[in-house]
Amino acid sequence: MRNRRPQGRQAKPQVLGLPQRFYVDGITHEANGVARLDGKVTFIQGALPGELVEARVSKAGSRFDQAIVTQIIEASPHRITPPCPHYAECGGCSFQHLSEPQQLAAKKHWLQGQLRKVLGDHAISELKEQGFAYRRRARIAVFVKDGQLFMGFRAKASKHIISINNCMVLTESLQQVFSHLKQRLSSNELAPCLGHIELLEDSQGTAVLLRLTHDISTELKSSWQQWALTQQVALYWQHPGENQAQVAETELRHYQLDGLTLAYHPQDFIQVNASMNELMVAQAMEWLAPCKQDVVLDLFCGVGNFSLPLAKRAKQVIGVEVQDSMVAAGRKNAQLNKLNNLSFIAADLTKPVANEFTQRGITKVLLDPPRAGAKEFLDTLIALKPQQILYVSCDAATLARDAEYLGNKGFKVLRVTVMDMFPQTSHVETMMLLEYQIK
Ligand SMILES: C[S@@+](CC[C@H](N)C(=O)[O-])C[C@H]1O[C@@H](n2cnc3c(N)ncnc32)[C@H](O)[C@@H]1O
Ligand code: SF4
Repeated sequence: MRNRRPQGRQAKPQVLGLPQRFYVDGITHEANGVARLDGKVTFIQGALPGELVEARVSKAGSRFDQAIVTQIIEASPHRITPPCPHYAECGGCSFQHLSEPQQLAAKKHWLQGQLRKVLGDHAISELKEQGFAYRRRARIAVFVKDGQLFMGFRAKASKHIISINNCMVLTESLQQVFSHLKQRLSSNELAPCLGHIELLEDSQGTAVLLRLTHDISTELKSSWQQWALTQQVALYWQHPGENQAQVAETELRHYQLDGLTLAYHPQDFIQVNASMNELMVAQAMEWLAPCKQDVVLDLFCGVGNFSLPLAKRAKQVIGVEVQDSMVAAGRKNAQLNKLNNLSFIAADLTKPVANEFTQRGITKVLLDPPRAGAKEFLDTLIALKPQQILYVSCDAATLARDAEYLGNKGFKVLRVTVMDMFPQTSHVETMMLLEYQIK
């Protein structure tokens, strides 16, 4: 079917609730179609670029409107039937109605827009893996209402939990664990005592963490231990009032990466897409190219996902992380892998840090901050005068802000990749290499 812009002007969407026709000429990273009218934008949930749709304005604002598709009049050739039966309601995914190559193309296009002030002539490359069965960890809400078990995720644009039977982005082993868990919980007295469950898979196999909202009897607990044994699933309990499950050092989890073994607590941050993580870390090593002369700072380092591979190659590496448990895991990982050129510092990088790095002759910096970015640390970073900075970002807007700031201080963009870390979802993960260039 041919996509064409309708003749004449589109009617101004002033009346909430009445379906109107829109020609869609763009898409946001959150998978909302973009239509423009008299300089005002309407974001249309469920619409794709090139489509002519009928949509109902659900929210009118002074700068933009929001609308929901009621009918697709001319469909995009890239529109596909969403594979997951829960897609229409589940808030976990937002791109399943768009073919996978186009999902990444849409994210890349959006990223280009975000980075336009710093990108110059650089093209954005892509790092891609499989589109489903990639998630090695997930948190699933559990509750019982009128005797019925609900297990699932938040609904789209709502706080309600929708019940699911399977989640296709989970690894295949976790999909099986989910199915067995749901079956057992639906006829078990444990379900009303649970807040949520966490599923995990790593090189040791699968694991389930049960977060209790109420204390339970020893008998009930043992029956679940027995279930876990027969299922060959590791089981962890987080009791009421505990911030984190109590896990003995011998029961820490492990994952393999770059020929290294990384230990972590089952609730520590780890990258959820194992195969993309391998590609990402390999590319980071290639781009930053640490060598035996380099002293590298790994900021927001978690349990050492980048720090350990860096330490294999560099003269010295210092990891910085705010969570004490992850700093401890990082130190353990350095020992476990016999990397005596790797140390960890516990510090909150949003607060002024005692400038303990300046004396160390830092040559390169890798940073992988949370969505908020790293703006509070940038002046300290600039004062360290590294030759290169590798920025891994999960939020393109804060990356653009931080890269512009660094650009004004002489750090120019050399390379950028969009990484398909979370296919089907709205998340955009980016890697950017910057280099200090003396004018
Ligand atoms: C996106 S994760 C990256 C972790 C690690 N680089 C990896 O690849 O597994 C961000 C990390 O930053 C840490 N973090 C968050 N806020 C922080 C802060 N203010 N100061 C230092 N670290 C922080 C988190 O605990 C988390 O481990
Ligand atoms: S998060 Fe899982 S259940 Fe929800 S739409 Fe995506 S694949 Fe389906």
